[in-house]
Amino acid sequence: MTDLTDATRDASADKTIRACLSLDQPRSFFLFAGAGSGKTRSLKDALEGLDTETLTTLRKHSRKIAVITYTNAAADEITRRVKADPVFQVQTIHSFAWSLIEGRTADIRGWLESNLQTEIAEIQATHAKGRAGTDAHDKRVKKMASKTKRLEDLAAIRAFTYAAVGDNFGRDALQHAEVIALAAHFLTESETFQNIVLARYPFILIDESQDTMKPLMEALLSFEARHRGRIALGLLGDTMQRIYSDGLRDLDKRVGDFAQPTKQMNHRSRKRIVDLANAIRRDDDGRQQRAREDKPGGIVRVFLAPSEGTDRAAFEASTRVEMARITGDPAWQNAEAIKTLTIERHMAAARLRFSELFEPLSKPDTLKDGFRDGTLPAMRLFTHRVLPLVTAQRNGDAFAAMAVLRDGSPLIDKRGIRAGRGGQGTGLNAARAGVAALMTLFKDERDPSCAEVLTVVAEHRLFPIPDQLQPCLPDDSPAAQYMADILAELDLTAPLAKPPTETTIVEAWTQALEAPFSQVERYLAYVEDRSHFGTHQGVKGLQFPRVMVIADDAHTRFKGLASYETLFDVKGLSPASQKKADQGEETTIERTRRLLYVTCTRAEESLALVLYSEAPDTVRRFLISKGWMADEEVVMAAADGSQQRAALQR
Ligand SMILES: Nc1ncnc2c1ncn2[C@@H]1O[C@H](COP(=O)(O)OP(=O)(O)OP(=O)(O)O)[C@@H](O)[C@H]1O
Repeated sequence: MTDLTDATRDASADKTIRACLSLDQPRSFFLFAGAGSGKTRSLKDALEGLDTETLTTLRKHSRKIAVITYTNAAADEITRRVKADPVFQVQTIHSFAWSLIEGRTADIRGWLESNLQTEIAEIQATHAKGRAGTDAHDKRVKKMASKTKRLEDLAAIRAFTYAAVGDNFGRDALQHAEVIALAAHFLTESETFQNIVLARYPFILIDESQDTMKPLMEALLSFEARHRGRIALGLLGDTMQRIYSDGLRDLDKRVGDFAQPTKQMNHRSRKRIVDLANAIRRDDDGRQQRAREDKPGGIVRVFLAPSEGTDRAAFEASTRVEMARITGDPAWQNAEAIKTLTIERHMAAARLRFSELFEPLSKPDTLKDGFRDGTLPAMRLFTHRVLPLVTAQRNGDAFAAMAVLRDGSPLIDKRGIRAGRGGQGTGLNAARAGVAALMTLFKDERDPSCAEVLTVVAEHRLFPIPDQLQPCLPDDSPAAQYMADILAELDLTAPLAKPPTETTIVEAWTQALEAPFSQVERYLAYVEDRSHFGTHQGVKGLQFPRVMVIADDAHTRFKGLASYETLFDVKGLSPASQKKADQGEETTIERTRRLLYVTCTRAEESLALVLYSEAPDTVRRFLISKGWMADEEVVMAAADGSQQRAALQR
């Protein structure tokens, strides 16, 4: 028998996967293993390791390997690993679903028609029973009207549109959930569709499959069962890391006929962190991992503070100092070198100081997705036009400033340049004057409001003003009028043809525009993932040397998401949740435990859990009695800032 080392202990899993990916005898597999066990690495290795013969055969028959990742960043990383070879179709589940259904206009129309009819009938039934004069009543009326309008418009749609990232506006647009439901529907109901998918993909591999939307996962499983032996469905993931309720809860029980390779190692984290992960998991499925011998040690600390009266910023700063002392790693003193995880974005926004921008724009349904992922067109005026221009000016980089203007300003429009010297000169002079006026706002370290910036941009026609922001300019302002004329002349937009912007959106923007412009930069860093903050949900698959997890129920708005107080025994389950638990349904305890598992297992070297609680002593007792923490690993702080340092040094 060969000696097993940490590096080779789980090698048989990769061997099994390799055997499954055979064109002659494809076999489905299910690789479920803990955090940091190298699932994503196995996926990449499996793709890279495919033999030339297989790849040549695939190319010859225009077949592809579908690789589905959870995020665009993960898709980019895998695409890089396979050197962008087009035989690998690497994308997120939404893009994949859309690639399956795109162009099937008649079928989509048919599905939408019957779906809308059902939805309208359901709302009508509720409506008939409901009371008039309530909010819910008015909402139902609005919903029925908009669904009926959509139904009427269906016949005129020539092609449906969809963008996997951001919001989908307009009559022809499909929503994210619809694209998933449509793909699931065709995959289950249409034999022709199934045959097309079979012909196109011999292997469909899904990373983080515990969070793949239920309807599509159900459809893929039944599709696989029906065509077993003709396709390999490869699922990689970890039920303990399911963080959305969308995922199929009992996925591990649905794959009895799949090959099921296993892994024991955690290659990511030091031993102390692996031990904590094992302890957290003990009350769930009990699966345990082994740390690498070359990764001993590691540091974990819990910092407990009362939720009421604690100055979060001061407390978190003091925990960083303390972590630097305990770990001997000075980088803990530098907030930028730590990944700080909060459960909701608004907590990160508050800590990164862009709440004035964040709060209003993250509320309206039609804005929030685009705002949160950085694709909202009106926001991009600030992030992708004004900000780079201001930055270039501040750096004295005339070349960069010109590039921004050339890219987006109607003053330096290509047409203007083509118009000859006169036109170009005039445009350039106007642009210079506009930039000068803009920079005056920032004189003497001033931090103007976004509204001030917008006014100058509009007045000087520096950039087109997106539709959503038009109502925020005073109606009678010459700037608004001039802008409209210019844009119409340039045919850049047709403002009158567009429906008026909803009042909620105008209100949100009016409020957000009061934010200081400096918040735009911090917002951008956050949405582009360049900040040192992340959400519990957003860091799946990632890893960082130092992690700080913040648990703060008192500041968590969506109470259904998680409750650390319930997990740590400070609060009991509500009677309704208890009833659900008795019926075998998932409770907030399991949900929170899984989130905690995901966040803690992102840490490679050291981990600080910052917990705000109504009853810190109870939390402490819980952590110690469960064996999650040793006595000396729990640091209690007093609410009074003056005592904090003393408490921390105890
Ligand atoms: N066999 C191995 N030998 C050495 N390092 C490995 C091995 N497998 C994985 N790693 C490393 O361990 C880390 C975690 O791997 P990976 O991200 O693939 O794990 P994962 O199971 O997908 O994690 P998670 O479920 O937590 O997202 C990475 O840094 C990876 O390079």
